[in-house]
Amino acid sequence: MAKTPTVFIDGEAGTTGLQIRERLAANPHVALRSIAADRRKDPGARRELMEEVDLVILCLPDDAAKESAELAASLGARAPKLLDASTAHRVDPDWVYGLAELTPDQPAAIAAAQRVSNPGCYPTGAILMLRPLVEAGIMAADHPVTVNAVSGYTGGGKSMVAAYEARTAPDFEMYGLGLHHKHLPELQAYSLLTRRPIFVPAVADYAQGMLDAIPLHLDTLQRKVSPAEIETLLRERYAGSEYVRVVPAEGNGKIEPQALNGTNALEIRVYGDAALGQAVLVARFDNLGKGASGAAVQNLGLMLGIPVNADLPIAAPRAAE
Ligand SMILES: NC(=O)C1=CN([C@@H]2O[C@H](COP(=O)(O)OP(=O)(O)OC[C@H]3O[C@@H](n4cnc5c(N)ncnc54)[C@H](OP(=O)(O)O)[C@@H]3O)[C@@H](O)[C@H]2O)C=CC1
Ligand SMILES: CC(=O)N[C@@H](CCC(=O)OP(=O)(O)O)C(=O)O
Repeated sequence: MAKTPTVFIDGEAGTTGLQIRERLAANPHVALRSIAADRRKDPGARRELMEEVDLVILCLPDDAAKESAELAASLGARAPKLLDASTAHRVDPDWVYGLAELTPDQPAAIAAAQRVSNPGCYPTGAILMLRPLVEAGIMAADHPVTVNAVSGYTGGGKSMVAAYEARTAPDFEMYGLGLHHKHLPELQAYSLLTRRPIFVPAVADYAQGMLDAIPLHLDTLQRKVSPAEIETLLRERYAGSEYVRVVPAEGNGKIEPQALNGTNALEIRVYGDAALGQAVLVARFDNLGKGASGAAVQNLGLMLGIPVNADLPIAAPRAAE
């Protein structure tokens, strides 16, 4: 019988690491290896464990993730496969972008890669809505795109969770208004846009769940289409996808962000009015699911060639609208 692949989650006590652990704990096809808590930041101990395992998931701040990638590289031919949840390597040409639904070829590229970078939460939804429009020639590559988004506070990791739990953070806050949010490079690159999008994220007083919204004046598109035609294009693009689905835009023009929490699912809706020539594309997903740990487990399954459950074992989706 083939040996069960071994995995080390570097940063397993963090927000993303814990959720990956929870998704993998009951999986008989993978064996998790841990480091003693008091040695978890010791480069020597991390390097030793890296040498023993088949795959390392980096759930660390960017600088620590770069350090870990260097530790792994120093092992040469004994280096494990790497899956990085941080922002550090997402537009690095030596790493494969771990968004399996990016193109029909992307799952095979992820499966064959030695180093995969897990996408940022906000770009995940936005890229999946924008790229098919650019590829189809509906949206020009230099279209002036705006992405508005809202996240639950777990998106900010342990320090933001602590601030919200201590009630010292605002109930709602827009940010990124300096226009240099760290997700912009990957959002632009993998949407195939030549013009830098404007990205306006917000965070609110709820734990998890995300919405990405892209408003469109349809007469400014390269090819004139109705909201229904955009919906059809996206539906055909993701037909057969296990996790991404295009659903009718019902709900009186309202949508809340938490309905998919605990799952690796992502829903796309096209709101619009053909007579007005306007549309708003909306993606809903769990920032800790398809936006982070669910996507990481999906990628791990591809990289190790094993069956995985990318949802939490007991997903508890909230009632929707
Ligand atoms: N939260 C989210 O929704 C998403 C997060 N990410 C990314 O994933 C990565 C982890 O984020 P998140 O889980 O939210 O962050 P957290 O702050 O919740 O967790 C980070 C973990 O890394 C540990 N750590 C920090 N420095 C080191 C080091 N030098 N060596 C070993 N361990 C270290 C921390 O230890 P300690 O407990 O001592 O602080 C902590 O346990 C980040 O790069 C983040 O940007 C990606 C997608 C979504
Ligand atoms: C609410 C909040 O602060 N969210 C984080 C993004 C979380 C995330 O996805 O971080 P990665 O880039 O590592 O993927 C932020 O905007 O910086």
